[in-house]
Amino acid sequence: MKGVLLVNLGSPESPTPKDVKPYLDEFLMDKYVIDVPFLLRAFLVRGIILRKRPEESAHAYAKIWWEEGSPLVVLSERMQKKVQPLVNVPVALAMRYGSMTIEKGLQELHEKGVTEVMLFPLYPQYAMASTLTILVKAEEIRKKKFPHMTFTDVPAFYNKPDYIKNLADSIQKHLVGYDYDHLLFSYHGIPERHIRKTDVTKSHCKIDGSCCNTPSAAHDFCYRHQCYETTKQVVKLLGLPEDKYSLTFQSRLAGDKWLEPYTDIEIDKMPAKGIKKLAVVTPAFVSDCLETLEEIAMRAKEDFEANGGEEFLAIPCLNDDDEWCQTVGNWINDWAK
Ligand SMILES: C=CC1=C(C)c2cc3[nH]c(cc4nc(cc5[nH]c(cc1n2)c(C)c5CCC(=O)O)C(CCC(=O)O)=C4C)c(C)c3C=C
Ligand SMILES: [Fe+2]
Ligand SMILES: [Fe+2]
Repeated sequence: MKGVLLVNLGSPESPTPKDVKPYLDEFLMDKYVIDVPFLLRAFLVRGIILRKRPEESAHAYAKIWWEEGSPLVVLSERMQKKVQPLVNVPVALAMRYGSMTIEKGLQELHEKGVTEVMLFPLYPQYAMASTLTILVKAEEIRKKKFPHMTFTDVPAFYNKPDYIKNLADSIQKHLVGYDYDHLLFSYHGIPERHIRKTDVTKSHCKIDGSCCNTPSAAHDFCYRHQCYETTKQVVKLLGLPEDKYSLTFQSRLAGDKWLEPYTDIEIDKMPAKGIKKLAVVTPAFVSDCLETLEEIAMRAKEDFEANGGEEFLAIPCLNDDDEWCQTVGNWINDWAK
């Protein structure tokens, strides 16, 4: 019997330092996130980052937390609940970090008699720190606990026409009546090193002005290419001229060189360039989360206004948008038939 496991990132149990600390420890000690040898990773994460960050992150989480829980988790659950009636196979939801583990998700499917699993990372663009870590973790658990199961991995859907249409339609819907000067596509950043590591050709990704536009087998696993491609296809559907939009990367951690340009720096410069009414969309995330609700909708908005910006619109993620849930349902039905 077939079944689906949707997997998102996960959140702490509550917006308190006590719960944020173990969550960040699990997240940042993942070798696909901080990809350095174990001892150095433990020193960086436990010796440096986790000294202050749990307090700061808990404060940020507290600002966006809902009565039902973490927005990311609640919105992912709403999506799963909307998709389930659209398909004839069981659909479970798990998180890569935190208490809603991949193991529990597979167990739930196993108890329903599922042996063939569609493993569905909820990330439009492929990255080692998001997609790959889910696939590796799920495979580890499968081998140990559910060796009779088989997996079909859902590839990054950054350029799938129905996803692009859902995203473009959602952006358009949220822009109705908003006479914006500029639309910013802000994607979660990653260290440049991650792009080179996942370059299957080991020679293509130069992280320059041309590599991501030059056809290559590397692009199936190039986060940067996939962010540019999602943007390119969405702006084509929206009919936006070149000077009306741009692409940046947000949420960097100190230390490494991350993908540029940086969202916060570019937003600060916009009002001086005449951009007074800004809309920001965050297509690396399927569900709204800390990085969209706090970093963009609160902090980036404040910074934009402090630098002379007048109006700021944070466009919600696809979340449990009806058309998007139908698209996911269609992909599942195509696979399950
Ligand atoms: C697009 C998917 C994501 C990639 C790629 C990614 C890479 C990445 N993230 C960090 C560090 C942090 N990210 C944090 C939050 C966070 N990250 C994603 C998604 C991707 N991360 C999401 C959806 C969220 C929000 C989770 C939520 O509960 O709402 C955080 C925690 C918050 C904070 O303290 O700022 C950290 C830390 C790294 C280092 C990385 C790639 C190397
Ligand atoms: Fe992140
Ligand atoms: Fe590239």
